[in-house]
Amino acid sequence: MGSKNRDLELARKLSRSVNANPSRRKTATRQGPTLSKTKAVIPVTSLRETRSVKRARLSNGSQYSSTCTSSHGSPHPSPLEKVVSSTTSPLTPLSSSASSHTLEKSLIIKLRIAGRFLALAPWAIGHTTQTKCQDEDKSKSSGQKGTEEAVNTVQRQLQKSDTSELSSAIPTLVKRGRKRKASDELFTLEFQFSPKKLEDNHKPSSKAVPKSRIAKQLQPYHVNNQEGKPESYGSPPVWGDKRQQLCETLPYYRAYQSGAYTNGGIVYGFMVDKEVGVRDKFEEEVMIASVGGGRSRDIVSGKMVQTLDQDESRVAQAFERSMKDRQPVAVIAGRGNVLSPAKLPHYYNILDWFHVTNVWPERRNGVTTWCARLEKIDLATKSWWAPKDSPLVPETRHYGEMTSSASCILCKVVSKEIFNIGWACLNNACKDAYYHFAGGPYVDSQIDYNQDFMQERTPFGGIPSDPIAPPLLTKTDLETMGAFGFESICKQGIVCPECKCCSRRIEWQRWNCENPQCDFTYSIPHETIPIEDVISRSMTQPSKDVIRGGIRRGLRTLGHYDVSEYAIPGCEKDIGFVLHFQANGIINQQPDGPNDLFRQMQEFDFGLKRNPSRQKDSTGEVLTSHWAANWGAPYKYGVSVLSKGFDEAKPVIMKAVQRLTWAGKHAITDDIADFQPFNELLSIGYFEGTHIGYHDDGEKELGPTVATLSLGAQAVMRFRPKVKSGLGAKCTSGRRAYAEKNSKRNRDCVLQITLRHGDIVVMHGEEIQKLYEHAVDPQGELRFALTCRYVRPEMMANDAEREAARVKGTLPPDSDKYIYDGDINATLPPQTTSATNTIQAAMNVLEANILAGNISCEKVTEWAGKLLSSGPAAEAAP
Ligand SMILES: O=C(O)CCC(=O)C(=O)O
Ligand SMILES: [Fe+2]
Repeated sequence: MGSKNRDLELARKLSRSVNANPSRRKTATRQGPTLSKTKAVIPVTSLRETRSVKRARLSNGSQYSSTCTSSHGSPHPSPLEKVVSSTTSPLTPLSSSASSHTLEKSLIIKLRIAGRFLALAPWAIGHTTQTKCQDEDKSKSSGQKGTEEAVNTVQRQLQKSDTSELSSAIPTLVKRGRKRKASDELFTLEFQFSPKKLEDNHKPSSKAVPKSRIAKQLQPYHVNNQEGKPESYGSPPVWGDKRQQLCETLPYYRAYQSGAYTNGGIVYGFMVDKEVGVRDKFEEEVMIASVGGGRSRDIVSGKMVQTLDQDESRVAQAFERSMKDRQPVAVIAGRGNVLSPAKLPHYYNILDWFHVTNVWPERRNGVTTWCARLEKIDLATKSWWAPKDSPLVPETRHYGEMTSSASCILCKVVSKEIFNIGWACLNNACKDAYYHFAGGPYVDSQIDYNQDFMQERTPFGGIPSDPIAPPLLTKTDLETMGAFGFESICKQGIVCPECKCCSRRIEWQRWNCENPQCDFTYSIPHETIPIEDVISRSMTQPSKDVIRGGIRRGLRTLGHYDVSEYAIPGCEKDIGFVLHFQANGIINQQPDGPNDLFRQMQEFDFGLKRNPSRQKDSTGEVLTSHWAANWGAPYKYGVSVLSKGFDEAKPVIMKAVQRLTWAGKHAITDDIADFQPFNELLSIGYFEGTHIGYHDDGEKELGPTVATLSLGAQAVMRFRPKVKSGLGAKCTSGRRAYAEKNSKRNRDCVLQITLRHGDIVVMHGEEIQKLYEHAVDPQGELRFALTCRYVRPEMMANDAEREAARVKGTLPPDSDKYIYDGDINATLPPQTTSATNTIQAAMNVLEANILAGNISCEKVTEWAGKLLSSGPAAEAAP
């Protein structure tokens, strides 16, 4: 069949189901409940529509259409039909003939498109299916871009529709697929059209579109909707301009993505920002808001939209739990919120403690949306966010329950009459839920809340809330906890006592208020942690090495180190290696060895700082988890770090450079001529609970060798192939089986090693950085990683940068005194009496426990075996 005939056939089939079905609600007769306090309601026969979705596979064999039938049997067109039937040309706007239909439900529309996506939309189905790709090269690369184009086209065409339901419908791409069939590329796009409830078996996964892909298309988050509002009565007790400031500072708000912060199924904090629902309220003492769940990021607008019914919304359950448990909930308002009664002075403003008084489901835009009503706990103090000139005590406040209730005759559940147009059952499980009002038909957008419901005030019977501004951490707090100052609690932000700005700990040594207008600064001096304390605490974490994905391990000895060598495969051949130099007691104990270096790293202020890793200077700015400072030739390692010349560096830095230079040189024995002495060192500090996520060290200006010295807590280092590494199905080597599993979702690490105090890791080979990425997770209170690289001056942007790299990266002549030889001839220094005494005391405890029968001799033998076979003990043994 030619494509034209196929179109006609398609149009004929579809026209059969295009007959309008007048809105059922107009003809529905309903008898509403008689209202009184908790009176039974007599429901009328519910006009329940029966919906059936009939899938007809169309003659061209590639699309689905669906029809829905009301209880009286007339076919009811689905949005898909309306869309498909109204099109003869891909660029024709949607026909107005569809305007008399309400959009009864969302559907998943599957498009299967051969060749390019360009200018394709649902109404183009039939024109292009199964046609051979016109431009094969473009189609191959069209993937993501073509998909976006298709989504945009769908959205644009919907907007042109003069049918309000259709023009406001939101196409959400829920799935995309790509198949190669003979010489054709087949793309499958599944759209869900909101707003309407989906047939159960059509529910798309809530993981609709992977966030990582969406992120690139997001609109700027920072919007100010406060223009023209009156000034506020007071100012917030706590505020911040960046989400991370709040999340790192406020124990009751750790939600980077969602509006509600829940922990253990309870809500502790709730943010209202620019996403505002139809009936949401933001008053002086009462908030009503949709509480989330069932939403996904709309690929076109970048906004969060309600796409799924929230039947099982976990967030709603958490609000219910908070209500039952009388848990205070801190409410935060973003400047994007249009409903605030007065101007919000900062981007994020903490309002006050509230308590949840009601949680219920309602229909908003045809989708079940869980809502919560929150009331301010402290009614004695005027809310700071009230307009400056408003009365001191709100006139619209009544203590005690005022709203009428009635019980539903069907489900017997009592519901409050929360809406202005009458009573409706609010039990989500009841067949009669969702606005079966006495008054008959209703217009969703005209429903509002009952004034009684808004004005009632409920006594809060819970435990008094913590201070909304957490107090500063003090030296005494740390002493009480036995903390040294590197524990995760010390990484938390502070609320500036002067201006109330939430301020992250950006500097290693101190907190500086992040409000540019405030110069408050605060520090608690660190205690020096003895190395054996750090080691013993971090050793309690089990860690297991992993070697797979075609990686092979060899062993050798270099200097006094046992070295594991991991050959790293590319698609066809090895592309480099990772060498793990394992330190031991002899190495660590030497003068200027790792123990000394660890202590010296704690003694000075190296200017370590956290730097923005994403969205610098915006509300979405995210600082790295770790602190860093750069020495020698400047370079940008993903995040940009200022660099001080080696001539300004403390001796500990130069000692590390010399040690790593020895390791780098000896690592690439076959290639020694290629070794470029390092001219840069990046020092990274990790507090407890901080890490460095997956990244590569493959900036274009860097040489092929990267060497890192680990000091302090042990850490797990992981490598995994990158998504676009080519270590996928294309691989032809024997590693294919692994590679095929290396899908985006299932990207396991291929190499996992445990880095202990004093260990050195050398990565060699540019391709390793291109095809793999690595991450490091320290497992204790304090760790430093000192990493050397060679920055190629010739790759710098201009003469000034080249000169800076040369000058700053030159080792000062006096650093020769730290030249390292791998401790090749080193021996264990004499044992100190204090160490011997400590061990003797531990032995006495062990012996006592054996005698008391608390520990078996087998266990002790097992421990002794482990000790003797591990490096330090083996070396220490005479
Ligand atoms: O902490 C570590 O051991 C690794 C640091 C790292 O990967 C880097 O500096 O690029
Ligand atoms: Fe790295």
